[in-house]
Amino acid sequence: MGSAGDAFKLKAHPKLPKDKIIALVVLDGWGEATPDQYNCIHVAETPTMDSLKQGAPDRWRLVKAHGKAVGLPTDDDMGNSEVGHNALGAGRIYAQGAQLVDQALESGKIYDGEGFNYIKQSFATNTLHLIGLMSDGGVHSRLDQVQLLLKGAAEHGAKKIRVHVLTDGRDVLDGSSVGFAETLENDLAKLREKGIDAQVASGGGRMYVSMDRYENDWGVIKRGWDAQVLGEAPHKFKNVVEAIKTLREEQQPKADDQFLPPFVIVDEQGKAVGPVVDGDAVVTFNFRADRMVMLAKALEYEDFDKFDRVRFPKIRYAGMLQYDGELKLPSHYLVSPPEIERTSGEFLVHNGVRTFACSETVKFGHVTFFWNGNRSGYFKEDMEEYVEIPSDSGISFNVKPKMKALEIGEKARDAILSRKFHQIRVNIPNSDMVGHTGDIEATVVSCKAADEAVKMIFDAIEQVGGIYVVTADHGNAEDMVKRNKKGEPQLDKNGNIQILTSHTLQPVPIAIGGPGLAPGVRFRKDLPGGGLANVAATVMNLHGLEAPSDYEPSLIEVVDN
Ligand SMILES: O=C(O)[C@H](O)COP(=O)(O)O
Ligand SMILES: [Mn+2]
Ligand SMILES: [Mn+2]
Repeated sequence: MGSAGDAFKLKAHPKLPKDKIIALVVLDGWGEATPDQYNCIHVAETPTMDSLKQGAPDRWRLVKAHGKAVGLPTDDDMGNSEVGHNALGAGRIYAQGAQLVDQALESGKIYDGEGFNYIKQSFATNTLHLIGLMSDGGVHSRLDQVQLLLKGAAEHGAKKIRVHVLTDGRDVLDGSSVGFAETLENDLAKLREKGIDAQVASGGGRMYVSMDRYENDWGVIKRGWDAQVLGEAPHKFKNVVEAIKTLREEQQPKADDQFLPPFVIVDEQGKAVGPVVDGDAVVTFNFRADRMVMLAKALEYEDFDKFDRVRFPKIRYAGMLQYDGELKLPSHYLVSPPEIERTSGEFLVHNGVRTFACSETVKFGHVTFFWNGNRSGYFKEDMEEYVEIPSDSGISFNVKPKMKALEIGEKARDAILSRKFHQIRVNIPNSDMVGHTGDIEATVVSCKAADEAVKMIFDAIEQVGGIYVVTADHGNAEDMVKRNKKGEPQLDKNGNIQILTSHTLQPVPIAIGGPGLAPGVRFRKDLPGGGLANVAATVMNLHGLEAPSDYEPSLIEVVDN
């Protein structure tokens, strides 16, 4: 009888040795683009990352990090951390949440599923609440899916619907939330014409209300809870468009879409139109997991001590997807998530590869939870150590653009020098987190800090005779301006350039090196279309192992010198 681990045994690589110490560095939001003044990576002093380019084509190349290469519906979809780290860790391309929800809506299967049937039981007597990110960013949610869901829910018996919106400005241009709110209002008006009592009930900016992640700041979830569930917020308006316009103009200090304060919509008597009460149904319509897990816990867990909920209504709650496969959270969901199994992390621990993973809070789950296929916890506790460095909370990261890069570098260095681990995996968040603020100067500083952290890790790898693999999960800081079809910066109606706070469609670099890298190792020339999903097999090879046959092929070959 074999043990459970036997199913994970991998063959030894015919040419590459085991037991090398490998640093696997993911620079978050670090793409490759035209070197101009809006390319913060180009503008910043980044000698370490720059020097790697000289290794091209054998030890430096580009890989795809967006669209179909990472399981998104189309090649117009920019990459993001969830799909990027899923692909990096799983070594295969899965149809991701965005696509699965599209399919379920198009076929109508979403309305036959367990999740919808569960919430439907509330429709005859109670309200259906939809909570989520209102944009067409396609990273956490998409407004066209919400529009279909509204229509479908009405057709399937929902009589009273309340939408709780979170404004974006991070995956889409700042200021675009007004247009999305108008679109939504139009749809709700059409439902009202059909006799359905449908309205927006509350709102707030995603980074200030409801969409925190990895437990960095429960205050964010509480602000959302107060507005959405209790119907209480510092700002009250008659409708959502007026709310967003007014708050954008009048809020001091100035608030953009990402940081709008919470508001509720009130009736003529000043009463909130849509608090959540016993018997109601609630759907969180984001398909992406990380920024919904905390809210899902607040909505679902009877035992909960993260903040005072004041009231804990008995509701029927479903996520658009199940957000955490290990916690089975939430227990009801409208669409089944991608079944990401047999990830590289699980294989490696069953093949003697001791693993260390580290980032700061805001990206900690990227190199653990996302890396392991949206699964929290360890595969084998005695083989793994995950270290989280607390992030600053309650600030926008342009204020502290170095973030915890050097602390991450130090932790990785110590783990490398301890020689206790074979794989030291880190995510360095700076170029992404500061890129999202749209502050070009701060983003330049952030890229420099990330480069310094990489240097610390390389120095340690040098000392232990190890190998490094450096890559990124998608682009961001390499292009900070919205461009027209010719690639020129696009101007708004006042003649100002339109700052791009979002990710990009750019490819990302991957570089290999270090004293432990066998001399004959080089990137293959026959995989020009390679993407992030090819990295897992590559890393397995460098650990001296053959990758499973269903993994996307390794990017490297070993030639006799
Ligand atoms: O959640 C976010 O911060 C953005 O929507 C996407 O950024 P990420 O994919 O890099 O986390
Ligand atoms: Mn990312
Ligand atoms: Mn990002």
